[in-house]
Amino acid sequence: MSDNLHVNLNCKEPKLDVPTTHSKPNKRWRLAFATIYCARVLHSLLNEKKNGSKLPVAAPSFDVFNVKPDAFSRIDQTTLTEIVKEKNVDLLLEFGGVESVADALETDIKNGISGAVDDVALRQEAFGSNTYKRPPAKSLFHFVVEAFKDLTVFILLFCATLSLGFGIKEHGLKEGWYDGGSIFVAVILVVSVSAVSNFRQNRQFEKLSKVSNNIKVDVFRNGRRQQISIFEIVVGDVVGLKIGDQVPADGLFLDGHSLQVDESSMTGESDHVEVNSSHNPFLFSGTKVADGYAQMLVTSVGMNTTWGQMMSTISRDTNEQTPLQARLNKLTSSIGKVGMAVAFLVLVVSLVRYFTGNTEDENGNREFIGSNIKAVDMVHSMVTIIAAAFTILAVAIPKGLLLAVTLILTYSMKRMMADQAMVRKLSACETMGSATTICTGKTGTLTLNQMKVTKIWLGQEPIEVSSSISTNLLNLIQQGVALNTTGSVYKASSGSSKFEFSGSPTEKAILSWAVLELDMDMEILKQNCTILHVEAFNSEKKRSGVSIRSKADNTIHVHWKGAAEMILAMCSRYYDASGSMKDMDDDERMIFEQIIQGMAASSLRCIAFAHTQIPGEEHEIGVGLQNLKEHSLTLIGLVGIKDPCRPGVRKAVEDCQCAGVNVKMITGDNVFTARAMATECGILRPDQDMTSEGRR
Ligand SMILES: Nc1ncnc2c1ncn2[C@@H]1O[C@H](COP(=O)(O)OP(=O)(O)OP(=O)(O)O)[C@@H](O)[C@H]1O
Ligand SMILES: [Ca+2]
Repeated sequence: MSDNLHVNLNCKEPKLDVPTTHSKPNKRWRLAFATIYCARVLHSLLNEKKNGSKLPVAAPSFDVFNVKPDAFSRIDQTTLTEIVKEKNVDLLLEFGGVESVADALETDIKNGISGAVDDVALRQEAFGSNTYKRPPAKSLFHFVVEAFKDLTVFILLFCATLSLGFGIKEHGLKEGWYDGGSIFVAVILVVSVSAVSNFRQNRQFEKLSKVSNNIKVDVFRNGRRQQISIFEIVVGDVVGLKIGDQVPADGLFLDGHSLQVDESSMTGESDHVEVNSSHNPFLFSGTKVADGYAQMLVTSVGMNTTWGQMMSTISRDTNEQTPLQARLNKLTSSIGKVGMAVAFLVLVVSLVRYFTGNTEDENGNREFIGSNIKAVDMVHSMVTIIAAAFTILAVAIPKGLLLAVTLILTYSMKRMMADQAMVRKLSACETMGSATTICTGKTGTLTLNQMKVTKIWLGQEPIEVSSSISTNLLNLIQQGVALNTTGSVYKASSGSSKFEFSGSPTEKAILSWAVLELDMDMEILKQNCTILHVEAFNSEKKRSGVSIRSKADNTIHVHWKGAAEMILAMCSRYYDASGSMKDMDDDERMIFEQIIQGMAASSLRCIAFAHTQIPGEEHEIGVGLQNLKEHSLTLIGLVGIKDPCRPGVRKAVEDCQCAGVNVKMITGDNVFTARAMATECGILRPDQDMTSEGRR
């Protein structure tokens, strides 16, 4: 606390920088200020009395206080960490539960933190920011040392030294340095090129991992659901989690349904852990949401999380070799070994020839003449022989080959980066080069990911104007859309009628259709019902369901929404266009199937809504609480969602096919939608049949 208090003794100006609001901490500051001020006045009085002067009259001297309100005084990081990291339920209860923690962090459970700049800054100051300390980046010097640590470089250096020495000895300084010097130059060239290219590759990698780690996270700030960078998350934030998301920080479960978390990255356990408010409300950064959805309250960020501590100790080595480099290295060392053998053989043969007197000097005289030979001549001959052997060795090692490959790969990586293709590893370029098949997702990759409801069928009639929908159907659709969703709608309170939709593309499309065309008010619908049980969407079941209790008449309803063929199979009745319920016989089921196929064939994603009301007595025995009724439902209607093909996809697919690369599309969508889309993108020719393993 004392850090926040700056007493300026010299300032005579009557100025008080104490906040004037009367919140609890501020009151305390005012009290502290008054006490200190009184003490100082008394003290000065005492002093002046001692000095024999009169009592001071008017204009007392004020001191400047730069007092910050003491935020988050009710909880500190240690307590938060203790609760979450240790999974300490008792401590949490002692504190008063998740709500009390949120309260102490000045977070509104529904609307999140205010998100104002100073609020965020205050939180960052108090609890840190969500960034991890990384091991320091390696310097160029490190890579130079690494490059020198190569056996071939050592041998070359050795050869160069010997060659230089012998050369100078034999031919004098002026001409004798050529051989050795050129090997030195080659070594320096090799070392500097590989050090610089490794260094740059490493730096590139650091930069890229910064980009790819910067994932977007859904948070609620000031009641608005928005996407912010994971690094901007602060303690107190309310984060929205859905299936497939990575938990961005440590925290507590606030609200949600059937949340299952994959903690294998932390614990190694492959089983999914259920997270709920009663038994296990703890969420850890780095884990993944395997099922369900939830809102979490962030309690620790960055280095205060377990994940942060783990990350700071791991350094990734980027110097691994590509498969080609590894094979070339092997080849180089084999060649080197052969070179060494040959050099050794040459050395032995030359020595034998020399000592047996079979060699002659430039003048045709025998070089070795027994014990009469001059020592200088003999050393000279030895030097020539050894130098020849080392020259063979130096020449035999194909250092340039590796260098050339590294250079080519680095160059191709740079070119791919220029095309906005992220290359984390050199080996990826090589692997990409040998790819024969590309498997691509549909939504967002081949399509624009701008889904829009373009077709509506109620009963067996297409609906053109949504105003013609009968009231009871309209109510059911609105209920089904608003309550059975993981997306959300935000309307800016300040007059402008612009809505913001968030959630998965499919959810966004349905929500914006319901809000903009059916005048749905999500808030009111949510207030009128209590959600009893939720079955979250997953790609396997292709549907999501919810059971609700209407507050008006206490009736229980189950709503389902999902892939049309899945939902149709669960229905035994349907509402016709006028809103009256009818039984669905086999013929009518066929008609519905044809409607779905027809929509799919025009590359629409087909979503169906179904509903049933649970009679009171059934609900008494627990139907709709643990699992939702999933048969004998009534079909409400079908919507077709259009997601246009990305421009340029056809050309890209064509280019791939010309290069001999097979393109396959992977999607969870209806077979007919998939077929229509694939044909539109040029993956499938109109006359071509889909392979059976292509179906799911
Ligand atoms: N939020 C949702 N609620 C209900 N049903 C959905 C939802 N999202 C998708 N579906 C249905 O489930 C099916 C599978 O969706 P999913 O998102 O798993 O497909 P995918 O494998 O990701 O394929 P794609 O790449 O085309 O999106 C969709 O065809 C759609 O009919
Ligand atoms: Ca999808």
